[in-house]
Amino acid sequence: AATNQPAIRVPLGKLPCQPHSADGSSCGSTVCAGGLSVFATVPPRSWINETHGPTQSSTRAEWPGAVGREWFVMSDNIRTVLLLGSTGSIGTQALDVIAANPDKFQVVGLAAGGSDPELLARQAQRFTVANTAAPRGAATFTGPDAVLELIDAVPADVILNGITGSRGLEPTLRALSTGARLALANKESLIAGGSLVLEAAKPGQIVPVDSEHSAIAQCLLGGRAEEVDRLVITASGGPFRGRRAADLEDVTPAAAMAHPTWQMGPVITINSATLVNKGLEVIEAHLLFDVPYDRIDVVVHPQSVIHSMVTFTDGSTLAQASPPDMRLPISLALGWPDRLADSARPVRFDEPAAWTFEPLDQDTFPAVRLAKAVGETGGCHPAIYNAANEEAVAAFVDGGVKFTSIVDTVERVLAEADEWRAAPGGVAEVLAAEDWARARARERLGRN
Ligand SMILES: NC(=O)C1=CN([C@@H]2O[C@H](COP(=O)(O)OP(=O)(O)OC[C@H]3O[C@@H](n4cnc5c(N)ncnc54)[C@H](OP(=O)(O)O)[C@@H]3O)[C@@H](O)[C@H]2O)C=CC1
Ligand SMILES: CC(=O)[C@@H](O)[C@H](O)COP(=O)(O)O
Ligand SMILES: [Mn+2]
Repeated sequence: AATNQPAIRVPLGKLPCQPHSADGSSCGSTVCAGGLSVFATVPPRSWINETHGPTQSSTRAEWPGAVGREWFVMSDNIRTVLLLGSTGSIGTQALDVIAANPDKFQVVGLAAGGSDPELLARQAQRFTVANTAAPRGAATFTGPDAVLELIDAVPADVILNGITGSRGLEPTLRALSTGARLALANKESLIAGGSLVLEAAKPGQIVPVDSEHSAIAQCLLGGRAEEVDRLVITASGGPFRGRRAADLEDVTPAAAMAHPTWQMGPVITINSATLVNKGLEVIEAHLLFDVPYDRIDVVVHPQSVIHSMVTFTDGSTLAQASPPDMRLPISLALGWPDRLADSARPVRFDEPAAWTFEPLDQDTFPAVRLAKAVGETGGCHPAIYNAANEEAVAAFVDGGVKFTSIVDTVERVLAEADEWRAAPGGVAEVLAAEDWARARARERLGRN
């Protein structure tokens, strides 16, 4: 009978029967969770009420946690999803996608930072998720390693990393080590980890969620790798498009948060205003698609409908277009390589519309030029670019630091970072470079 206990969900065929009786024998079932085996009919799901074990009688006693709980058996064509950053902009939109596709996805774990434990609990209840993680606040796994413990404890087909900031690096590496597909929104982990992340990933294991990289991945299906001439990354230009450097001295955090086309979390929104987001995306594109920096362009496209393009060697350019809505790249990353019907509203061609393109004003917004130089240098410089920026953004949002100081600070910290040019030998080295960059940035920002 149903109780107020969360349901237990078993991906059919994903849990091999383990020896679980006193004599070490196993029940031989196709689906077994340590002594409680389940027979199910598919497709696609059925509530089950039959349990058995080696003795056909004592199973419930062997695993008291199962008593009185509903069992939900999933067919093989349902993907299990571990969602990191579930309470944020990407996380909540991913849950929208999953809610609209209950026959395709099952959430098996949720992780958040702990600033809204009620929301995390509501999400767990709504999606009947038994395992949650948060560094602080109520969750199944808590403390500084909560997210890593969740990844270790709960197997999943897809892990979506929607955590913000380079604190997502260790979860990215741990997710890759499980063999799950990594749907990567947390671009900072790829930029900070660089070669470490690429070496940890099997071919095709990382599927981009970032709209531009999702667009590029889609366009790349139109030709062979050796036929790619240039990647063209579009930028909205942010809320200060068209302004000169002198006009940016006194802009407020509220003005920087007013993104013209996307509703996103605070850090990426400020990064869009400084164009640091585009700088990070150039490095992300280089790492994901192995195209040299001198063949990656940025063009300002204020409507955010063309999400990026690929120009091929024959002179053909393929573009991916859709109204700005992250549910499209999220659904593609979760379902990759399949498209999920009705993920988002398509572009309508019976309405008047203009798609425009203009060059980036690199003097007013030097963040992309700086990112390309940082990417060419490699080593820990991309991690330093990102970490110094995270500190400067926090200082700007807190008040007392000018908008223009954000990229100035990143540039100055990098100018002192010669000792960090070598490729990192391991995560500890990346974290040390980040600590160094954060300390130098805080000093420069008067935050020590
Ligand atoms: N939003 C968007 O449209 C896009 C976002 N991205 C990228 O996706 C990532 C997420 O962005 P966005 O959703 O906007 O950010 P948000 O700030 O909206 O959400 C961040 C999420 O991460 C969680 N989080 C923070 N710290 C931790 C931690 N230590 N452990 C576990 N979870 C944590 C937050 O929980 P809590 O609030 O409790 O701290 C929250 O759930 C970023 O890397 C961003 O660059 C990329 C493209 C588009
Ligand atoms: C939705 C998404 O992918 C963001 O990274 C977005 O691209 C930000 O907009 P900007 O083009 O202004 O940076
Ligand atoms: Mn993007």
